[in-house]
Amino acid sequence: MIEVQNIHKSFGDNHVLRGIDANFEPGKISLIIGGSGSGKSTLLKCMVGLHAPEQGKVLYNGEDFTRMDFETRIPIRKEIGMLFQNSALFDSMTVEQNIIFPLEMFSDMSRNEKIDRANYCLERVNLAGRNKLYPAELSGGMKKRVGIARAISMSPKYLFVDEPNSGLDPETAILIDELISELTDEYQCTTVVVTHDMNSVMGIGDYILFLYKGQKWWEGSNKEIAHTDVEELNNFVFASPFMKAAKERF
Ligand SMILES: Nc1ncnc2c1ncn2[C@@H]1O[C@H](COP(=O)(O)OP(=O)(O)OP(=O)(O)O)[C@@H](O)[C@H]1O
Repeated sequence: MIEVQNIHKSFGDNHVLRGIDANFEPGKISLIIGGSGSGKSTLLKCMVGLHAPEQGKVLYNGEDFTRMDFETRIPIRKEIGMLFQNSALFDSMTVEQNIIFPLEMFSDMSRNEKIDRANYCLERVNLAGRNKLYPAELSGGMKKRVGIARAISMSPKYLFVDEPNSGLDPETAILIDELISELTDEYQCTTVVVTHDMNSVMGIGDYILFLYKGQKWWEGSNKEIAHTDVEELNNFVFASPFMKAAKERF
């Protein structure tokens, strides 16, 4: 369980997050949605410690991560898997080396155990046998899947994913969503996804946090979102004629 309490974050005069409160539960997929520049990635980065909020707390199972120093954070960091927006693979490393990287940093596994784990993770993302390829040899969807394989290499308790579907065709985007869903079930991890993808919102959003003007404007499930009368949320989620028509059918 991750609790975010009264998070404020500014960049100079730009007060991006203005007191965000939210709870992210284990075994569920939580989505952070909102317009471009609304602060979604900033919130995610505050949660994983890449940004320091000026005010507020991020609690991991009740422990205040924001107040911890580098050393004290290590046990929690080991439990965090993260897929960055552009997959952020190391170009000079093979697929296998990319996946093993967190294990080299944080585990005391033997060489063979690491390779076994990399093979298992590659199977999970349907890329068995692609160990020796380099990122430049992969499609966008394959890169995302290698990024996910790396994110799960340490069997995470917390999985953070920034824009998993960006740049993917609709079919591959759905496969990635299904994979995130399966992994959340398998590891019973607290999964937090930043997304613009309305298919994901309707398909996998157990909990949805809508940011607007730096605030939590709405929260609820994908079942509830179709019936909300919050104008800003409706304008955002059901902006396209297709989504508007789909809403009528819910
Ligand atoms: N490192 C930074 N330095 C200065 N300003 C930043 C930094 N990171 C983000 N911002 C600003 O914070 C605001 C929110 O950015 P953020 O990336 O969190 O938005 P977002 O909702 O994820 O947007 P998008 O959907 O376009 O990715 C923007 O105005 C952005 O310019």
